[in-house]
Amino acid sequence: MGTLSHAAIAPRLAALHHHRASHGLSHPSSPSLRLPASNGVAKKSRVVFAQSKSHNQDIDFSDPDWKSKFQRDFERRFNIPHITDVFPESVPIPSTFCLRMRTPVIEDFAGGYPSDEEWHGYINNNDRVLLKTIYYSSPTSAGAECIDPNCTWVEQWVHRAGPREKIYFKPEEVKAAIVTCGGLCPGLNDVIRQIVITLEIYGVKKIVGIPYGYRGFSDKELAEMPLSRKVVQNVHLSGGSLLGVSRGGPSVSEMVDSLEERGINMLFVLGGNGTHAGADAIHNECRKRRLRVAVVGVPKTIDNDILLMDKTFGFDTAVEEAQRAISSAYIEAHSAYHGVGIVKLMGRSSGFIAMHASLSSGQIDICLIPEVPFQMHGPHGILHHLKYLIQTKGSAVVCVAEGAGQNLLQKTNATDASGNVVFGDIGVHIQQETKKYFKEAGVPVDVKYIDPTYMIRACRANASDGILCAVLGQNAVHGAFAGYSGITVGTCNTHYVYLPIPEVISHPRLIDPNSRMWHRCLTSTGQPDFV
Ligand SMILES: Nc1ncnc2c1ncn2[C@@H]1O[C@H](COP(=O)(O)OP(=O)(O)O)[C@@H](O)[C@H]1O
Ligand SMILES: O=P(O)(O)OC[C@H]1O[C@](O)(COP(=O)(O)O)[C@@H](O)[C@@H]1O
Ligand SMILES: [Mg+2]
Repeated sequence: MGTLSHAAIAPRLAALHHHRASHGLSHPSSPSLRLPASNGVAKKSRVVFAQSKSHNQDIDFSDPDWKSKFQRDFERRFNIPHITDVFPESVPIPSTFCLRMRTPVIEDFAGGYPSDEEWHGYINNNDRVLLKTIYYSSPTSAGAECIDPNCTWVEQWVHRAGPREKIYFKPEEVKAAIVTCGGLCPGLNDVIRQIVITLEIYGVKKIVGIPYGYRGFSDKELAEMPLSRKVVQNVHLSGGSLLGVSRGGPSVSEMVDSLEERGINMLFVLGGNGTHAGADAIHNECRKRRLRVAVVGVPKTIDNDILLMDKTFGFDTAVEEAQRAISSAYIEAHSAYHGVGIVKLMGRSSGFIAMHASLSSGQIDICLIPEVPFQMHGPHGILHHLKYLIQTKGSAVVCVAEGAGQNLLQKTNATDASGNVVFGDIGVHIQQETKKYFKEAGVPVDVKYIDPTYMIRACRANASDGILCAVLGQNAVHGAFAGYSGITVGTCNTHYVYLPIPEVISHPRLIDPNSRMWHRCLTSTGQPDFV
């Protein structure tokens, strides 16, 4: 297990393109997979720089200038759109965000803005964060992400997030709106809370929540929810979203009509891949209509499948909460005569929750993720290995990501309101096949299946996610006031950054089966190759 064959990549790419098609994402790109070095690394690299294969394919590495050309192209791609791109005449004002605050005066801005003292807590617009920090000396290093066949070191800088000295919106002219879309994720309320608190510190008075995701823009029955520090003070103490969530919804132009009607000029969009595609479309439509609106995303995906980021909020909590399900499955399996426990965890395209939860628990014998194909039957199949585990250990526990092994199931041909493909239940399939197999083999087994999906998703954020949400929420507001739009916030190598939306949603982030983390998971479970 380590290198990746073409045969192994093909079904994953197919699944990925299927996923992409269902989201209507326009630019098919490669997942974070790496082809083996032996696979012809001669002229143009077949070794794939994790997130940018499509960009590397056009590079002529015999050109002595390729590196600086790549870096120029990278800088262009990661440039973050700014209000002045469309409104060059915009004049910034000194920031009203001040950490050395005074007790607010009763009359709004009576004595001018509160922050005219010298304060050095600001970020400089030219500050940058290094996106990749490992120097791989060879493309054969585990998890190597190379641009060229020699794995040349190329610095890739992205924009640092944080408050700027100059801002492009006067707080008293701002009407800010927050919307939460897609499925639930621990931490949504934490992010909403921090956005509201930070907006108020800038001096914004008009803050509203759009109810039930994008649907709230068009459904006349749904009134916008006024938000203030008082309203959001304790919302992070419970899971879910104060504003509600939904899938599907109105067209982009309807949403921008609604923004215009409501006078919203700052929009904070909390959601995953689909939501961000919507946010970027809203940003572009606003530009087309010459509306002075800042659209800023905060990536929300429990699956942790957004490109370029260390992790997304809610993921840690999900991994932690999954321990309860895994532990129950283990206890059931361990206490039964020939017990088999199966736990299905979330992960539509990528198995991050399953991999991390398995590694963390130390109780999993078989971890199955969408990125790594497997067979149920045959001498290398799951069932054969389960028999071996029952014979040698007396029990076994399987952790499977919901998107794993979909090729083994009949297609549902159904999609949800957002166009996401509805998957068959791989957990039920493994349960049924296990029962059948052992019955035919004349070996008694006691199979228990646990699907904790919604219990995990509905949790409140744990402490580490609480911090992540706070930083992301605050940075989203700093980004909007700094005049950026069409951006999202994230964490890269523990630093906080602004990224242009298209770069993070070109495809879902996947586990590289040649990464050290997957290898560590395999070391921990001790599972063999199932192909
Ligand atoms: N390609 C797209 N362009 C515009 N809006 C989209 C796109 N894909 C999804 N959406 C909208 O984004 C919202 C959330 O999408 P969904 O896929 O359900 O969740 P997530 O954002 O978590 O991926 C839905 O309201 C959906 O209509
Ligand atoms: O039942 P629902 O609400 O459609 O949600 C199921 C999906 O939600 C997720 O947890 C996360 O999906 P989103 O990021 O699109 O919200 C997936 O893992 C899962 O497929
Ligand atoms: Mg999605």
